[in-house]
This record gives sequence, C-alpha cells and structure tokens, in this order.
Amino acid sequence: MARTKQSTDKADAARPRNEDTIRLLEATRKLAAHLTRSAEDDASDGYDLVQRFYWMEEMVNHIPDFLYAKDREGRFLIANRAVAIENGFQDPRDLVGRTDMELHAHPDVERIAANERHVIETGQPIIDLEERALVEHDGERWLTTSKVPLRDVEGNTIGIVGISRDITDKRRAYRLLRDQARLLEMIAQGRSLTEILDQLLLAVEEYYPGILCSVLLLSEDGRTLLSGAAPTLPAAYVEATSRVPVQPVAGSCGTAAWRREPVEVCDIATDPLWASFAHVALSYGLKACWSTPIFDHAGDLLGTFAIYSKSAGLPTRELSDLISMAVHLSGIAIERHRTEERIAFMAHHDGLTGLPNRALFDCCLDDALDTARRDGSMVTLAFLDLDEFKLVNDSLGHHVGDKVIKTVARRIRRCLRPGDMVSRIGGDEFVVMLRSARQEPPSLTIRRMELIRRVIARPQMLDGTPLRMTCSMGVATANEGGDTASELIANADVAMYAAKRRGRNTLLLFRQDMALAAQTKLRNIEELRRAIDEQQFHLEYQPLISVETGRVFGVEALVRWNHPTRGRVPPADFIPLAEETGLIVSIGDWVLRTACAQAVAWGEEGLRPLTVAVNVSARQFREKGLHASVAAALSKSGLSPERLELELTESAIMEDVPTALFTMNALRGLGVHLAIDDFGTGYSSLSALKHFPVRRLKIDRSFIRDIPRDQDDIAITAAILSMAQKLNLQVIAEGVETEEQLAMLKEMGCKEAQGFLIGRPASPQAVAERLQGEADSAAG
Ligand SMILES: Nc1nc2c(ncn2[C@@H]2O[C@H](COP(=O)(O)O[C@H]3[C@@H](O)[C@H](n4cnc5c(=O)[nH]c(N)nc54)O[C@@H]3COP(=O)(O)O)[C@@H](O)[C@H]2O)c(=O)[nH]1
Repeated sequence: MARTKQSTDKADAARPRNEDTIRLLEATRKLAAHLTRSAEDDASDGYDLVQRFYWMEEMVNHIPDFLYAKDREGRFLIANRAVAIENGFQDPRDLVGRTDMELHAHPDVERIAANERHVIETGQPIIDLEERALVEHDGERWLTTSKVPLRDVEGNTIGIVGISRDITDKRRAYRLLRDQARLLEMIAQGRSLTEILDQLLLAVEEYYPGILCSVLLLSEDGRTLLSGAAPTLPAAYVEATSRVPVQPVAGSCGTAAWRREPVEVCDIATDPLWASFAHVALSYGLKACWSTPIFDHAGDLLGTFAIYSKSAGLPTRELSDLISMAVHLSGIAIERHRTEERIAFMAHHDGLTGLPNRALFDCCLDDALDTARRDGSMVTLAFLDLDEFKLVNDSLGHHVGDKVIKTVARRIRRCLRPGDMVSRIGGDEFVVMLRSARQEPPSLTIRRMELIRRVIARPQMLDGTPLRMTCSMGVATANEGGDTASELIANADVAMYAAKRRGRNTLLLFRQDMALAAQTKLRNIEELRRAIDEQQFHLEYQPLISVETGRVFGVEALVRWNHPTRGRVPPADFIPLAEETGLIVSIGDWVLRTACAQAVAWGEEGLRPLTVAVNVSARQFREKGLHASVAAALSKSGLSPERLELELTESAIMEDVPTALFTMNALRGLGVHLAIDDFGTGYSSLSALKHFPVRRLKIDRSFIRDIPRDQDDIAITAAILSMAQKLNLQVIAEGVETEEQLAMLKEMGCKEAQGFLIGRPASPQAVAERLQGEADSAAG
C-alpha cells in the first residue's frame, strides 16, 4: 500500500496542475471523506475504507477493457491496468497527468481529443463509437468506445469517463466474412480468375500490412508453377519467378507443391530450400516465405498460395487462419475457372483429340479468308479421310480406333506451322487449313499436304502390332478453288471423294471438272430419291434352268428404272449410287415385296411353282432390318419361304464373317434359301464356306465368258463344281450366252444355268408365257 501512496505523491508532484485538476482532487477528497464517514457508520461489517479501495482497484485492474477518466485538458486522472499496459506502462499511476497527444503521434489523436472536448462542452455522451486504436500491434487495431461527462459533486463537468473495448478480432472476423462473401459473389458472377485472385490477395494484405501475397498455378503437365496473381509483389520479381519447377528443393512454393503440404520458410537467406532463389528474393527485401498448396475438391493440386514477409519469422496463429481461408477461396476460384475453361474448351473442341471442332474451325477459316482478301495471303484447305478406318473399328475394336484417331491427330498437328489449323469433323475425317503469307505455287502446297499424308501413313504400333493407316486427301486453295469458306470446304470435299475413287492413299488437288461430277452425282441422288417416292421402278425376271431338262426352275428378279426423261437406266448405273447413299435399302425392300408378290401371282395364274431369286446388296445385308423386311415380304405376299432365294455377294459375306454367319442363320430361320452370287470373284475362305448355310453357288459370268477357249476358266469352273459337289452345294453358271458354253458346262457336270442363251430378263407376262409354253409342251 505504501508503494502505492508514494508513487501517487510522486506523480502528483511531477504533473502541472490546473484549476480543474484541483477541483477534481477536491471532489475526490470530498468523496473520500464521504466514504470514510460511511465506512465509520458501517464499521460493524469489519472492513475499512482502504480495504474497500484496494478491492475496487483490483477489480478494475482485472477488467480487460480500457477504463479511464481524463480532465478537461485530456490528462489522465485515473486508468485501469489495461490502459497503462496499452500505453507502455506497468503502473496505471504512471499515466496520470499525461495526454494522448504526449504519448502518441497517431493521426487520430486530434480527432479523439476533439470528441472528448465535445462531450465536455455539450454534456452529450458518446456511446459505442468505433475508432482506430492509437496503439498498433501486428497491424491496425480497433476499439468501441463510450465516453460520458465526469462531474463533481456540484454537477460541474470536470472531464470525461471512458470505457473502450478492443474489437479488432471481431471486426476482422466481420470483415473476413464480408470479403469472403464478396469474393464468392465474384466467383459466382464468373469474373476473371486474375481479378478474383488479385482481390483476394489485396484483402489478405490489408489485414496484415507488410506482407505480400502471390498465387501460382500448376501448369497443364503438372511440372511447373506459373504466375497466377501477385498484385503487390514487384513485377520484376514476379517475372523472375514466373516458372517455378515442382520438385523436392524449389523455394517454398515449388517444394510445397512437390510435398503437397505447407512449407514455411522463416529465413530465406539461410534455408537450403531457397539456395538457388534466395538472392532474387533478398534483392527485393523478401525475408520469409510461407507457401501452402491449393487443392481442388478431389484433392488434385491446383497451385500454391504464398505469403512473403519483409521480416524473417513465422506467421502468427491468426495469419495462419487467414491463410487457410484464402487457400480455400483460391481453390474454389481456380477450380471454377478450370471447369469453365473446360466447358468452353469442350464447346469448341473435339473430346477425343482435343482438336478444334467444326464450329471453331469454320470461324477461324472465315477469319483467315478475310485476312487473305485483305493482305493477299494464301489459304489452302485439305479434306482428309482415313482409308478403311471402319475395318479397324470393326475388327480391332473402338478403343483401338480411338488410339488410331488420336495418333493421326497428333501427327497432323506436328506438321503444322503457326497460323495453320486442323480440326476433326467426323469419325475419321479431318480438315486441315494451311496458311502462307504469300501466294505459293500449287506444287509447294501439295508438297506440304503430301508430307501430312506420308506422316499419317507411317506404321503405328498398337499393342505391339504395327498398323499402317493411309488416307485420301482432297486439296483446294482459296484463290483457285473458291473464295468463301463453304465453297472451299465443298471443293476440298469433292477432291477428297475423287481421291477415294482414284484408289485411296491418294492426294488430289481440286479441279473444276470434279465439281461438275459432284453436281451430277448430287442430281442423280436427288433423282433416285424421287424415283423411290414416285415408284419409277419395275422388275424383270431372268430364267434359271436345269441343264439336264432345259426347264425353268426359277427366275432372278432384276430391277429396272424408267427415268421420266432419260428413259431406261441400267442397274449398273444406279445400284452403286444407291449402295453408297443407302437408298438401296428402300429399293431392295420394294424389290423383295414385288418379287414375292409376283411369284404368288404366277401361282394364282395356275403356273407351276418357281424359285424366285432376289439380289441382296452388301449394304442391305449389313442393315439390321433385313430379317424383318424379308419376313414382312413373305407374310404380306403369302409366298412359301422355301421358294424365295436370297443372292448374297461373296464380298458382302466376307466383310465380317461372324456377323454374316449370324445374319445368314437368322434368314435361314425364316425358311428362305441363300445363294452366293458372283462366286469366284471374291475371297471366300473355303474353310468358312462349309459353315455357311447356303444352298447354291452362282459361278460368276466372267469365268463362263471365255469357255471353252480359256483353259484357266475351265479349270476354275471345274474346281468350283468339284468343291461344291463335296460340300453338297448346288451350282448355277451365270452368263451363258452360247450353245458351246452350255454344252461344255453340261459335260463338266454343271446342272443349272442362267444367261442370254437361255433367256434375257423379261417382263412377268413374258415369263408366264414361257412357263405356259413349257407346261403345254410337257402335256402335249
Ligand atoms: N441389289 C440389287 N442388285 C441388283 C438388282 N437388280 C439388278 N441388280 C444388280 O445390278 C447389276 C446389273 O444387273 P443387270 O443389268 O440386270 O444385269 C443382270 C443380267 O441382265 C446380267 N446377265 C444375265 N445373263 C447374262 C449374260 O448371258 N450375259 C451378260 N453380259 N449379262 C447377263 O447379269 C446381271 C445379273 O447378275 P447377277 O445379279 O450377278 O446374277 C448386277 O450386279 C445385278 O446383280 C436388285 O434388285 N438389287
């Protein structure tokens, strides 16, 4: 207690006293006297005034808030220990007589003094005013303050009584929430990643003045960290550290990304992790660097969040909390940005190869052509289609097909120069745009395109097996082939189809006559469509006879097209186009229905039952609907199934033997018979032949034509006959035109024949007459 009395006296002696202070002391004395009297009155409770005063002082000193009274001049009259410590004193009494002005050179000192004067002059209290603290530890601090007039016993205002509470943490938490909300809003609004990260880093730096933040983003290959945001770091430093390797020893960030955990380097100058980079950081006064990896929700690394400090050391707990929040927000922003980038990329790129898709390509082609028109540069386009790609997909599976496409895409890309472009526009179709600043001779352009073609054709290793993919290419240049994007594309497309026709693995430069051919083809397709709609077809029937008896046992239905202006169009002129376009499916369906109905009609005329043979094209054979189409033709006509024979070509069967076998068995399941047409021209596997559920082989007319002159044809025909006999198959010889041929075939043991000698394709009426004639002569 004595230590307290002495120090008060000392303080009193040291401070200048003005009238208010004297009045205040007077008031205090009166108060003390009053308390003494009261204490004497209450002596019965056993506690004296001094003890009460001590308790009061202890109580006030234990309050963490700042309690104080000041005189009219702003001098401290009394304060609790919290105020003393805040101002750098141990004993509150050391504060007495001092003013804020003396203690602090803070810009807010004058404003605080003015507020206090206002309370004294008006007698109006200030309640819960938020103000900056005059003392800063670890950055700016905030108080909420209430100040009321201090009055003496007469009611005169002799100063103020104040109470202040530190609300720095509360305010920081509130600001944190507000900043967080603002950043999330920016993310939701789709603002740019740089803008969001800059905002985030500036907000963090505002909490702890003196720190500098940066975000580095992981490169696509995951091996490097690239600059993401660093709004306040010196630009030269950002530049110098724009590619940080992700490896075990690579500063704070590269190491944090490598270890996938925070790396806090408290002294860049001495830490071995910074051995190679320290000189750069230190030259900018950066002494410590604390880096935290940023992950996405799936745990994949996105980048790093780093804080640089200009003094060596480690982050405080509060700063660590703030870093966690900032890392989390950075993760959300980067992940969202990546997702948006991915969506945008997918909208304009092909998912398998990553190449620009048709929409993006068209856009770039338009731009390139615009530029070419302005500056005389040259745009060349190539349409490129892989040869027999379907075979790869069908035989080796789609996963192998995908690998092939990716390899082709990669190879084409490697052949391109800046400004060139390649796009995948279909399963195995690519379009390449080459640009050159000046007009080049066609030979030069073709050389570049040829290079692409040759590079594609290099063998690819697929699961250890080499595969060579060739392609057909059509090339068109803007100056020669056409000036608009659609003309250019159409011309390159036409040239590509011409290349395909030329025999694949070929490059053709567009010529005007190709366009004419393409236009004719388009017109033909249109006319063929109309022919189907308007039923411009009819059937003729060619007799099939028994060599032994010469009697007709069946007929082959052959389609004819009566073109409204061109007249009779031979099947050889339109069947291939119908095949190519798929129109053969409708035509074939019609042929089936008509032929079945005709066979029934002959029966109804009283003619003897015949086999009716109908050609099934390769395309029709591949169609899933063939089985249903045959079943419908039979049920609609009422024809007995064993009287219908479907002629399948060797090549259609051999395209995909297992599927063909399945289809053939399904058709046989309907009760219809099958024959292999044009036998000998394809590559029938003889071992597979014995499994095919066929009844008849039709020896192709090319082997019959030169009989009996050509010994080879005789040998082939004999071999087919012998093999068929062993396999228990019937054989018919096609294209028999002469008596010699027929006689020779008979001699060789061929039991059936078809050809102009026996009968040309004829109308149903003519067939009926022939059958009637045969019946009559048999009867007669
Ligand atoms: N998918 C379908 N293909 C059909 C259909 N109708 C016909 N075709 C195919 O068109 C090609 C040409 O047919 P076409 O001009 O009718 O010729 C056939 C006969 O006229 C001809 N032939 C018959 N005998 C002789 C002969 O002694 N000499 C000779 N030079 N030509 C002759 O052969 C054609 C029938 O051949 P094939 O079908 O192999 O038995 C032709 O490929 C037809 O298949 C149809 O409806 N659908």
